[in-house]
Amino acid sequence: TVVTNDTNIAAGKTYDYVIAGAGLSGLTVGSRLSAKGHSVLIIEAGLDGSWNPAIRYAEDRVFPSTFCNWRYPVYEEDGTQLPWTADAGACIGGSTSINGMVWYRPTKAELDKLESLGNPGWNFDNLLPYMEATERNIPPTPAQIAQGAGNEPEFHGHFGFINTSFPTPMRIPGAVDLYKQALPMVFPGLTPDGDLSNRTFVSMATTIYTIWHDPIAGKNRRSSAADGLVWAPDQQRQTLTILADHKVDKVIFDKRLTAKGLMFLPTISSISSSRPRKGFQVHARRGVILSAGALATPPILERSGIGRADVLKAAKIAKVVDLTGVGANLNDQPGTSALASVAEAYRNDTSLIDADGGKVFAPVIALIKSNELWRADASSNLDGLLSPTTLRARAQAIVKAKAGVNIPGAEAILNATIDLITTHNLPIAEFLSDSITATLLTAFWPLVPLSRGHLHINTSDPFSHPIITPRFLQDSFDISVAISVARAAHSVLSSAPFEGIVADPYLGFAAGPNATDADYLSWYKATMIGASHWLGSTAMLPRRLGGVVDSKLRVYGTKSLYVVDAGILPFQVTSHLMSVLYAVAGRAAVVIDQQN
Ligand SMILES: Cc1cc2nc3c(=O)[nH]c(=O)nc-3n(C[C@H](O)[C@H](O)[C@H](O)COP(=O)(O)OP(=O)(O)OC[C@H]3O[C@@H](n4cnc5c(N)ncnc54)[C@H](O)[C@@H]3O)c2cc1C
Repeated sequence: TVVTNDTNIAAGKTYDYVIAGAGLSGLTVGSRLSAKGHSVLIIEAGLDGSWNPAIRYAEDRVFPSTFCNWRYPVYEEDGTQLPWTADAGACIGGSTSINGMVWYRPTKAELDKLESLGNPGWNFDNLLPYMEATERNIPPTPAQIAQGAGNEPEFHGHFGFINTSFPTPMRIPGAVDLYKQALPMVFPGLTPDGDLSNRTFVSMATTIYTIWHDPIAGKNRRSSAADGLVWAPDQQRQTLTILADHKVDKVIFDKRLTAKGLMFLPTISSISSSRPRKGFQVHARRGVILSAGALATPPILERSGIGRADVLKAAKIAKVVDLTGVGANLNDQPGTSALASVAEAYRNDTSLIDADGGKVFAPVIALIKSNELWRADASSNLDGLLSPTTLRARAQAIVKAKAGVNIPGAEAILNATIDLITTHNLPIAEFLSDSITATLLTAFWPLVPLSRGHLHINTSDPFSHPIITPRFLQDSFDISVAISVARAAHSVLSSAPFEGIVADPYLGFAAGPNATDADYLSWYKATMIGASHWLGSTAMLPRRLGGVVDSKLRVYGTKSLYVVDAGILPFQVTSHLMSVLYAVAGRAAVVIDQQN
């Protein structure tokens, strides 16, 4: 595999496939297509970050990352900038170079839902072999098992390119024990301890990460897409070139709207003088694949003239395909965290408190179902989801805000999640338990939000950030989940197992134990940030429902142009994203190859 920053290696050349973005999806697709003998060029806007300890070692992670992070500004609908940024990886490996490394599998029901939305072939059984082929699970040692590591080998792959394991040493095992006692007290019925990839029986577990222990460094190495697919000696390819530090501007089409290549420019970091004006071209024989991520692929499409007509017009871009789904249906989970100060006597107890906390994040994860969150009130809360009238109202609100294309499309997408919650009892909240200096910290979020946002360019300048409007907590269901899970977080930190250990379970929460729902909501809105599981903005759906790509990953209205990244998932999944996305990209390579 050739990795270079040299423009001349690609300018004016022709490859079988050219790919925008060397993140999780671009590297997976590129590696697989080149393994088939195709010549592949991947253009990556960021640099090689593998030298940086903050990328290389889980212990040295910085959160939010100051390196290899686009830190896109995010906005309210009225244009006011929000106080947080949308994080997304900006180096080879993409977001897997800066992410939280949490690994577990999705449920069968949610992947099957992809197919029932009108995407033949995209179901759990077809994706499972790719999930297995991704992972090389390193089983826990007896010492790790004694400290709470659950491992069921049948729910893991063992010969793949991404290492998954428990950290060495295990983090805060004392706090993990307490959380595992306390969580089922607050969420009765929460399935105890085990391996979270066994989603039929387990919904609370010690977390497995995409890491492996490097005995020479004495640290846990991040197993990013770059580590697994670019630098690994057994994954080298004769026909794969990665051009780093160059930004893809737009797609080149011929008169019949067949994608013929990409226009790209050196990024600002690679040139000493002013911003480059001159773009370069690279040509593709078989296809062009956009894998810049849910926040960067829509801007490439829009700069190429594919998108909503009014957006293109405002950005002074000639329309090529009127495709209203581009940049709509944006989804992420709104997260925040509750803090509890730890009593003086326990502040130096390293089995409870990790002064470096938050780097190998969340040693316990619990996925909370509606009956566990709301107990006796669960069915009345869910009833509101089942009425066709409220479904229509939800869809209308999304379409009115231009976060959805049309009512049938918005209804179909919402219904997918609603059915997963009501019929399949999928979890609706995630609870991540951790500690930082002198403090127990639990982060949480509505796991499958119904609210939708959008992102669009407002200029043709490829170096300008898009306008990202997350529209978190717009739907009443998301608000109910957010308030309930925030309240429950304080209940966990106030529960019997923490008595005497916690000094103040309401640290930094002024409204305290008598907080009203309104107090919780305003606190949630003031403190929330995206969980960084952005998806949906180039949804794989039938075109009449607002889809951007079809089930063969072809961009509607064009030929030989594909999208493969988080943007194609129309609704949020309950397993963070990596396990799903590696599988989707693995299968995408086969689907694309079969067409050419
Ligand atoms: C902070 C953070 C924490 C996360 N934690 C977890 C977790 O614990 N577990 C989990 O499963 N998932 C997690 N995720 C999510 C997961 O990492 C992402 O969903 C996944 O990496 C997305 O893959 P992708 O291929 O869509 O995009 P990415 O992996 O982000 O790759 C996109 C690539 O395209 C490049 N690019 C962008 N624009 C251009 C352009 N114009 N030209 C050329 N290149 C371009 C980017 O620099 C990037 O390298 C997290 C993400 C973040 C950001």
